[in-house]
Order: sequence, then structure tokens, then C-alpha cells
Amino acid sequence: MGRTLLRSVLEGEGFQLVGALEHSASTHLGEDAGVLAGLAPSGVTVQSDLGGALSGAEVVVDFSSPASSVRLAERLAAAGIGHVIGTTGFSSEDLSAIAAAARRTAIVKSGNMSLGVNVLAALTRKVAASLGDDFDIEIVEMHHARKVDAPSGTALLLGQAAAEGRNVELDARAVRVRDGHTGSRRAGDIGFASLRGGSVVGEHIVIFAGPSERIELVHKAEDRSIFANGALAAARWVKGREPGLYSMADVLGLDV
Ligand SMILES: NC(=O)C1=CN([C@@H]2O[C@H](COP(=O)(O)OP(=O)(O)OC[C@H]3O[C@@H](n4cnc5c(N)ncnc54)[C@H](OP(=O)(O)O)[C@@H]3O)[C@@H](O)[C@H]2O)C=CC1
Ligand SMILES: O=C(O)C1=N[C@H](C(=O)O)C[C@H](O)C1
Repeated sequence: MGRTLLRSVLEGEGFQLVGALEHSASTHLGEDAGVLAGLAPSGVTVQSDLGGALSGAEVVVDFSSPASSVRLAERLAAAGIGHVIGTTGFSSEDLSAIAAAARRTAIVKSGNMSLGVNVLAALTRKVAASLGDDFDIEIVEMHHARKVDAPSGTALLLGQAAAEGRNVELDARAVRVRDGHTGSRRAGDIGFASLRGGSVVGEHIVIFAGPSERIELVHKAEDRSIFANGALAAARWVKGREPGLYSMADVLGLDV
């Protein structure tokens, strides 16, 4: 995502790249960020020094790992710099740390930055609210072979929308893995299935399986630029906002 994001920043309008941060073992340290993204030199060098990378920054857009996003959230909160978090795979402790940071600075966090998925989440909430427990909700996701977390952040976001539509807690209803003699499906559960393979950018299906009929809501990402462009819309929106933890529905003004 770093390279995709660099291309969107450097080719788009209204943004100035002031820093590019990587982990300390990255083979890209010292490279020009523009060249790394396949563009003309940008004059910004990829570095692992947080203080250096943050110098002059108004907003940080962060697609990294849970541990680094939490560390970054704490640093940005102390500095009062806006934070856009696209990272997925957080533990509940990580989420609490991010919520605490959001008391001191504005954070937009979403498991999926695209317009399409956030509209899909709104639809999922509405369909879930319209149907009873005799419609079983299952969420299927497929991603490229190198994705490291499951279920995807998007699947969890869609599961959360379904749970809100049904007015239940996702944690109490989620079935994230099935294996062996599981027994029959419990009415009201929200199931997840994760597939990994090849170069799939990201596909999600929300299935409402009822007696003798089924509704399926589908999103297929075709290019990672949709995530980068959504993150930049969030960066523009979050700059100068009051501290708080915001979603892409807030950024996009979706009525959900
Ligand atoms: N909220 C959102 O909208 C999004 C969130 N994320 C999250 O951001 C974090 C960082 O993500 P990311 O930059 O991918 O992590 P990494 O930099 O760790 O990349 C993961 C690996 O997957 C490879 N890869 C990415 N896309 C594909 C594909 N379509 N086919 C085959 N290989 C692929 C990358 O290859 P290469 O280095 O060559 O690109 C890289 O080796 C993660 O937590 C991820 O879930 C990611 C995308 C959108
Ligand atoms: O790791 C990815 O690639 C993606 N991660 C996000 C997720 O976990 O849902 C968003 C997108 O689907 C791509």
C-alpha cells in the first residue's frame, strides 16, 4: 500500500509529501519515495526515524502493522497530528489504545477505505435490519496469498454493520472459524469464511440465506488505488478536526 499511496499523493492535487516512513529492517530505507513508487524523484527519502518523517506533517496516512499503528497513534496523539489508519488485524487491546489516542487527536480508522465497501456496509446494515433471524448471515472474503490477517478488516466491518442492523453485539454472535464436528448453525450467528490465493485484490460477499431464498451483496476491488484514494479523502477531511475516532462513513457523509 505504501507505493500505491505514494502514487496517489504525488500524482494527485492538494497534497505535499513531507515524509515516508518504513520499518527499520526495510530494504527501501534511503531510497527516494517517488522513484520507489515508479515516478520522478520526489526529494523525500524513505526513513525509519519517526521524528524525521513527521517533521512538517499535518496528517499521517498509515497502512502498516497493528503494532506500528498503535505506536504511531500514541506519538501522533502527543503531537496533535491527524492520523488515518488503514491497517487491519488489531487485537482488542490495540483497539483500546487507538481509542485512547483518539481522545487527544483526530483519527479516521477503517478496515476498508473504498467508497464501494462503505456503501456496501450501509446496505448490509439496512438489509440485516429488515430481515429476521431466519436469514443466516455469512460473510465470505478472498484476498491475495500474502495477506497475513483473517478475517479481513473489511469482513469485520461488514459483520459489524450486520450486527448493528440486528441490534446485537458482533463479539457475541461472530463465528470466525469452523472446523470438525461443529454442530448445526446457531440462529442469529454471523459467520465468516476467509479464502487466500493468487493476486486477488479483495472480494467480499455478504450472504443472507433464508428459507428457500438468498440475498448476496458483493464487492470486488479491482485496483488498490481505491484504498489509497479513499485514505487521501480521509486525510483531507481529518485535518484540523476535533479529537475523536471517526470512520469512513463520517468522511463520506453516508447516512448509516
Ligand atoms: N483499510 C484499507 O482500505 C486497506 C487496508 N490494508 C491493510 O494495510 C496493511 C498493510 O497492507 P499492505 O501494504 O498490503 O501490507 P504489506 O506491505 O505487508 O504487503 C503485503 C504483501 O502482499 C503483497 N500483495 C499486496 N497485494 C497483492 C496482490 N493483489 N497480489 C499479490 N500480492 C499482493 C505485497 O506485495 P508488494 O509489496 O509487491 O505490493 C506484500 O508483499 C494491512 O494491515 C492491510 O490489511 C490494505 C489495503 C487496504
Ligand atoms: O490486505 C489487503 O490486501 C487488504 N486489506 C483490507 C482488509 O483487511 O479488508 C482491505 C482490502 O480488502 C485489502
